[in-house]
Amino acid sequence: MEGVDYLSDERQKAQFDVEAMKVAWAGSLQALQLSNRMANLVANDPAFEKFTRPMMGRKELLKNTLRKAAHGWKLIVDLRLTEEAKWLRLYIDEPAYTDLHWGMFIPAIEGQGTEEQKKKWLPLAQKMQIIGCYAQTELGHGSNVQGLETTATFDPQTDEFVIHSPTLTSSKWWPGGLGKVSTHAVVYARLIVGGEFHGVHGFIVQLRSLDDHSPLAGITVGDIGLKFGNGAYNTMDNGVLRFDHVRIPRNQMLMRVTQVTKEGKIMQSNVPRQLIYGTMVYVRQTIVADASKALSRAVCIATRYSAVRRQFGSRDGGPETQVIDYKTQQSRLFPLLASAYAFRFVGLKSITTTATADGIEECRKLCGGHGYLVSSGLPELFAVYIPACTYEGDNVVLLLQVARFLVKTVSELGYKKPVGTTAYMGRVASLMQNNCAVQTAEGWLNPGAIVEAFEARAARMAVRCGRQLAEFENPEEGFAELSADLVEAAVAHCQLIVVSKFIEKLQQDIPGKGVKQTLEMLCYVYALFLLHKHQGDFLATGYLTPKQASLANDQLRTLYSKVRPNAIALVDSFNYTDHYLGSILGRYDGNVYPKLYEAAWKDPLNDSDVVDGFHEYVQPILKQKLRTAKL
Ligand SMILES: Cc1cc2nc3c(=O)[nH]c(=O)nc-3n(C[C@H](O)[C@H](O)[C@H](O)COP(=O)(O)OP(=O)(O)OC[C@H]3O[C@@H](n4cnc5c(N)ncnc54)[C@H](O)[C@@H]3O)c2cc1C
Repeated sequence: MEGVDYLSDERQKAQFDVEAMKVAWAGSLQALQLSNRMANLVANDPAFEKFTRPMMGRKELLKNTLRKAAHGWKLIVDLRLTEEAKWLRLYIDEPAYTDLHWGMFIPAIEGQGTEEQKKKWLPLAQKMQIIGCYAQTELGHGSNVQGLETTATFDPQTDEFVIHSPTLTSSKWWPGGLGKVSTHAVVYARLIVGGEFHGVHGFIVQLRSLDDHSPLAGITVGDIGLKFGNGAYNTMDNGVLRFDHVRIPRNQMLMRVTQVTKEGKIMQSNVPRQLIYGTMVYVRQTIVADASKALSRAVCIATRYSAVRRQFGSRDGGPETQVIDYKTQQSRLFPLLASAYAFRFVGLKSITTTATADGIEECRKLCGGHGYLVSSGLPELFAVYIPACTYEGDNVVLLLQVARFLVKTVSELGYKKPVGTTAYMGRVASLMQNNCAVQTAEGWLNPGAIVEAFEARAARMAVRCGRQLAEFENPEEGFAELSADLVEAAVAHCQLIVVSKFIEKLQQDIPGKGVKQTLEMLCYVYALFLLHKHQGDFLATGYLTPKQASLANDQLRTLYSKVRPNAIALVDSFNYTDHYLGSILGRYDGNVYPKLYEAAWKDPLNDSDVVDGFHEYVQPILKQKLRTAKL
């Protein structure tokens, strides 16, 4: 029945002010209002319909994406949207070339361009008179940026760079928006001046004609082909690109950090060199925000559906048990709900993206068979999200960088005071000596005890790696040999950061009845779930006794019971429209079964009762006259 809210009983159970939680989740009342306005604008515009996407062929799919992006841009211009434009693009919810144009091409110029370059290129890009992408990765190298092979050779005769792809493996491969749409790219290449290599730098290169969009001379460009899943990331034209001695003016090298003069001299400005990585950092921050968005969407779907779905447990012909009431369901779902909140307030690219990708898949399983239907919204969400573990830094490669920093910090402890995220290492002596003091399950509801447990685990794992490394004559060989343990130490450090930042966030004043208490409860769920999951680390480092680990698990069970009545209200607080969720299982009104039934009949296979191909391929089998009864 339309208009009935099948989840209203669940909504009555909430013990906190949902409207105030929406503000806490959005960050501010203004952010909530702006995002709400954009979400509804998209949801109510039929041009942004997305349910038919997984059934489209590639060409139709890409054309459809181009149409949506054009319609989105028209809205941005007509309604003079400024800050809200990013929300509009988010709620259109379709990976497109515009993500790279706004998310990487423009930030690369802003971060790495000189004032003059910014003055020339940014207005063109911001008015979309040119469309750009970010061309770093090649067929042969991604993580190892210093291994890129594309060359940019300075020619002082003409005051130009010659961009060239010397090998097959130097072909640019993966950049989003490159395949079919971009007119320009920031291309990363080896700078060669006077026959010498001077590092990898970014260059603005025009790829296609601004009149007829054909590739310019010397440029071979196309799409790299279908990717994982139906619809999903196939709305993006990830591309391949080769250069055959393409000439660009000298002033198209991004020169904020390193300059090449007319005479071929290399100059370094005193702008910090890290700037060159500024774009990556910016993008990683966005990716972390995306982790909480993607995980919260999956959790919203799985939580609402778990309240609708009933299996077993009927007594005297009464209703069966809601699957959300099973402890096993709670122990899988509620830590993900808590993680979505944790990642909203803090995050680190490597651990949040991995947890989110795994979490979306877990949500699919939590929805049983129906979770496997595309109309659950989960397969597409999973397919679109999982490459976040790879792009902008493979997670393992990033964790190895963290590990390198950790063992360096450990080796310098005697004479250098650690600061920032490793400040806790300054108390390494006490963290190595003192053990956990918790005596009861309630004793775990103590932020100090939790932070200290995570600090002790991280410090002890880093120190152990440091000691093992010291036994190797060649530190690099040692690092390679111990790299799997080093990654575990890095994960422990990153989890400590997320836990302690979440706790720090709760020191602030958070208005609204019960909002702060509810967030505290989620914070305990997040921390104690991690402690339970990784109890091997906590026990092996000797910080916890098995009894204390078991008390933490007892407390976790109690917390799940406290989360239960608030579960639906907690996912309502994400404030997602049904359009953005894109899931029949996650519908706000819980009206799942009639809508699933209706959707099945919309599948093109059901256009006719007798399927295409029946007469050619099935009927002859049915009508065959075999001589033998048995085969
Ligand atoms: C959907 C998608 C969109 C993308 N968009 C863009 C884009 O717009 N622009 C762009 O330039 N690029 C883009 N990329 C490319 C992306 O940035 C790279 O794929 C990514 O950086 C990983 O590099 P790789 O492919 O070389 O992986 P590899 O480094 O080859 O990884 C393969 C395996 O080797 C392991 N490994 C690598 N190095 C080490 C090491 N030192 N120690 C231990 N293990 C190691 C990794 O953990 C991984 O398991 C995109 C990729 C995808 C999937």
